[in-house]
Amino acid sequence: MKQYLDLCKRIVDEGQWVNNARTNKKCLTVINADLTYDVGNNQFPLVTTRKSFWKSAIAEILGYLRGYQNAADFRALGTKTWDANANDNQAWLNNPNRKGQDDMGLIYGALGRAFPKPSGGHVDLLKQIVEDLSNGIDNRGEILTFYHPGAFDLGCLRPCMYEHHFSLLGDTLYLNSTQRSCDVPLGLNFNMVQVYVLLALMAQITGHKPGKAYHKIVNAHIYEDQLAPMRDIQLTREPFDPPKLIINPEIKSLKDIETWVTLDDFSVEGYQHHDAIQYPFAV
Ligand SMILES: Nc1nc(=O)c2c([nH]1)NC[C@@H]1CN(c3ccc(C(=O)N[C@@H](CCC(=O)O)C(=O)O)cc3)CN21
Ligand SMILES: O=c1ccn([C@H]2C[C@H](O)[C@@H](COP(=O)(O)O)O2)c(=O)[nH]1
Repeated sequence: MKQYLDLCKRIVDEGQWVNNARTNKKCLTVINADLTYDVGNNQFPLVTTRKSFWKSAIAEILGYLRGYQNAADFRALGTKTWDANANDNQAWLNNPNRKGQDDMGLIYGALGRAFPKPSGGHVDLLKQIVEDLSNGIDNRGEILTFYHPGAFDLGCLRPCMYEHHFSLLGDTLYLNSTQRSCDVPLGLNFNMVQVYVLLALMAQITGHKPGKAYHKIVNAHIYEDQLAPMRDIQLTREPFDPPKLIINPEIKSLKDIETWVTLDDFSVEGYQHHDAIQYPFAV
């Protein structure tokens, strides 16, 4: 939580204004931030200086792992967070590759679970990584990437957290996640939870202990209409002690994640938080 608040403060104190053409909004921006989550010791990085809708964040990462590419599938899992990008962005609505209501196109897991090969066909990157790690193999390239410049015009948004690199040291699993662009008041609130849950789940289904997750952010920003609530409300609040995340131990395989896991398989213990803040969302 302290790392999150430090980054928010740094943006407010040292950020530079940058015009963003896609959203037509200005963003107060810093370059580079490195956050670390101690998954092995259950230091769940949930924001306490406002109410965090952590279930929504977990629904997003489950949808990515399943390769979903439709906002209706994300809603069925328990989050409406992709509705606006799928249905309200004019550039995407005008894109001839959009297949209709709720289509998000070729993004995140839709790419990572079926990454096109130059020679034809696809690779399921996640399945390969799970197989390797389950067999104790780290080939120094256990990389789940969602980044394909040739597919940018086929999806509603380029992936923000675009790469997750897993590493084994003995029986401990580590994760390095990279994010190119970060909406700190809204997106990061979710992304911290997602990096944490991704390592915890992957360790659980491949039979390893979770170690640390390292989260690299390149462009970290606060949109102009989010600045006042961040500076004048959220940053004036004292954080509470972090809660604990509990994951159903019956989740044992990638197939389990693909077939029966729901948000009921996750719970948070001891979550004390300040009141919700509704931050504006830039589509
Ligand atoms: N501008 C922008 N920021 C983002 O963080 C973002 C995007 N776009 N587009 C793609 C996804 C969608 N994400 C979202 C979208 C909405 C919320 C949101 O409205 N959160 C509210 C309520 C969530 C709920 O009730 O489930 C919040 O208070 O956190 C969060 C992340 C993260 N990503
Ligand atoms: O997981 C996510 C997904 C998206 N974001 C934010 C970061 C930016 O504010 C927008 C994406 O806009 P681009 O113009 O494509 O950079 O969404 C996030 O923080 N986390």
